[in-house]
Amino acid sequence: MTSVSPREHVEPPLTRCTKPRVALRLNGVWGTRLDWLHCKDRRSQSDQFRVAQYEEFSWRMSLSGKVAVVTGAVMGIGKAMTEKLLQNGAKVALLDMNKTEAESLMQTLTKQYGQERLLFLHCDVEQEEQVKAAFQKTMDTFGGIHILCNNAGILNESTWEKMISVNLVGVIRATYLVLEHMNKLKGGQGGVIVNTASLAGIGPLVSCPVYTASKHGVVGFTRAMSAASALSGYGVRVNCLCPGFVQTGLFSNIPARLGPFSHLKDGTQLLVEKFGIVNMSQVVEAFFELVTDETKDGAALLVFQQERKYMPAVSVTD
Ligand SMILES: NC(=O)c1ccc[n+]([C@@H]2O[C@H](COP(=O)([O-])OP(=O)(O)OC[C@H]3O[C@@H](n4cnc5c(N)ncnc54)[C@H](O)[C@@H]3O)[C@@H](O)[C@H]2O)c1
Ligand SMILES: CC/C=C\C[C@H](O)/C=C/C=C\C=C\C=C\[C@@H](O)[C@@H](O)C/C=C\CCC(=O)O
Repeated sequence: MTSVSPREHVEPPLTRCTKPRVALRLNGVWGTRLDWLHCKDRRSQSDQFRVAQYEEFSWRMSLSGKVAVVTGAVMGIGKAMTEKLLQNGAKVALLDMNKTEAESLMQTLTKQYGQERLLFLHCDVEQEEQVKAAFQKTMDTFGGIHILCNNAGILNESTWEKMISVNLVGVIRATYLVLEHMNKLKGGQGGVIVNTASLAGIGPLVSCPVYTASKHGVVGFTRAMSAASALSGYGVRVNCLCPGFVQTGLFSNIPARLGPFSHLKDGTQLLVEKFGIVNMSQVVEAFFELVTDETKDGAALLVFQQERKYMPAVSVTD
C-alpha cells in the first residue's frame, strides 16, 4: 500500500467531487491536503490507498454563530450572499446605500430568521467614516466579525473615477478597516474576506476598460493581501469570486453603462451570448465554497454558466 508521508503532497486524479476536502490518517500517517474523493467511481478505481483505518475531519468552516458583513447586501449578488449566510446559521450585518430596498428586505428576512441575527446599516463604501462606524456597530451588536464580503460595486464607464472609488478603493478601505477587528495580532479571532471581482478581473471587457481595471485590481489586491496576511500571521484568508454575466440590476441597460464605448455594445452582446447567463445559485455556491473551505486562500474562483474553476496564480519567479 502506498504510504503518504505527512510532507508529501498527493493530488490524485480529480473527478468532480461534491464532498468537502478532508485530511486523512492512513494507518497512523496523516495525508496533507489529500483529496479523498467520496465519489463512487474513485473508490472502484482506487488501488493506491487501502484505508485500513482512517479518521477524517472536514476543512469546512461552520457558519453557526459566525458574524458576517456584506457590502452591497440588499440587491443582486449581495442579497443572495446574505441569504446563504443566514441559511447556514451566520449573523449578518447588511451594509448598503439603498434604504428603500433595505427596509423591504429586512422585513422579509426578519420574519424568516429573527431580528437578533440581522442588522442593516446605511453605509457608502466610499466614505471611510461610514465604513468604520458600520464595523464598530457590528462589533458592538454581535461581538465580532469573522467574514467580510466586499461585494458593493457599480458599472458605468461615464463615471469612471467613481467606479474605481467604489469597486476598488472601497474594497481596499473595507479590508484595512475590518482587519482592525479581525486580525489575530490585534486581538481578533481571524476569519475570511471574499471580494467580488468578475471574469472581467481575469480578462478584458473591451467595452468597459475602467470596470476591467477595477476588477483586475480587486484580483491582484486579493492575492497580495492573502499572502501578506499569511506571512504576517493575521489568521485571515482572502479570496475573490469571479462570476460571468449574472442577471442583476448592474447587468441591466448595458449600452447606457458603456459611456464613450457604447459603440462597442454589439461586441459585448456577442460576449454575453458566448458566455451565457450564470444562475445566481451557481454564484452563491461558489461564494460559499470560498467562505467555508479553509484550504482556500488567495484563490480566484471563476464561475461560468456550466462550471466553476480556480484560476492558477501567475508567478513571475517560476
Ligand atoms: N451582475 C453581473 O453580471 C456581475 C458579474 C460579475 C461580478 N459582478 C459584481 O458583483 C457585485 C454586485 O453586483 P450586482 O450585479 O449584484 O449589482 P446590483 O446593482 O444588483 O447590486 C449592487 C449593490 O451594491 C450597492 N452599492 C452600490 N454602490 C455602493 C456603495 N458605494 N456603497 C454601498 N453599497 C453600494 C447597491 O445599492 C446594490 O444594492 C459588484 O461588485 C459587481 O461588479 C456582477
Ligand atoms: C458588460 C458588463 C456586464 C457585467 C459586468 C460583470 O462583471 C460581468 C462580466 C462577465 C464577463 C466578462 C468576460 C470577460 C471575457 C474575456 O475577457 C475573456 O476572454 C476572459 C475571461 C475569462 C477567461 C478565463 C478562462 O476561460 O480560463
